[in-house]
Amino acid sequence: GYCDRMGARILVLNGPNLNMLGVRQPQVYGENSYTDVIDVCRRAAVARDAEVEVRQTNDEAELIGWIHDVAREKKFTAIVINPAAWTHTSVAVADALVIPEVPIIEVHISNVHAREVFRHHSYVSPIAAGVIAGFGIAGYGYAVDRAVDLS
Ligand SMILES: O=C(O)[C@]1(O)C=C(c2cccc(Sc3ccccc3)c2)[C@@H](O)[C@H](O)C1
Repeated sequence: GYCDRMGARILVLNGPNLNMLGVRQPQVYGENSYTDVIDVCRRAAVARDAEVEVRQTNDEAELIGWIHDVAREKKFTAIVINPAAWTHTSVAVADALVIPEVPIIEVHISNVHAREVFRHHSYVSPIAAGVIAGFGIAGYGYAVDRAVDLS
């Protein structure tokens, strides 16, 4: 098995409307709630003896502020992000995510490539180490696990 990566601290960031997970469009995003997302992330971190912090915001400025803090403080060794709608709209979020020595892993609950055309482009993917999409909230667990390896 993988050794514990010394001091892996993963920040998981979630964009707009993800707090509403499970409440609407369960056919697309599944029945899981946002608290289930937190649970998946925590379990994955425990399995790798890593630390994880999970946040969600509907305010783009707040998200960018959190990302700046990572760049400034180097408190986290990797970022897992589900930018939700900002995936497809925000150059600002993608620009902020370019942080030396902090790998970015992009996660989508749904398979964005099997959905509306506007969801097929991501501003984040070009600056991400990798992208996980279409595996429901399990994708967060895969992402946290890989984030530890990249830490
Ligand atoms: O599949 C995803 O995880 C995704 O990142 C997530 C999204 C997402 C996230 C949360 C909610 C919604 S739609 C919605 C809005 C309000 C209430 C319930 C669902 C879409 C989409 O904007 C993205 O295109 C795809």
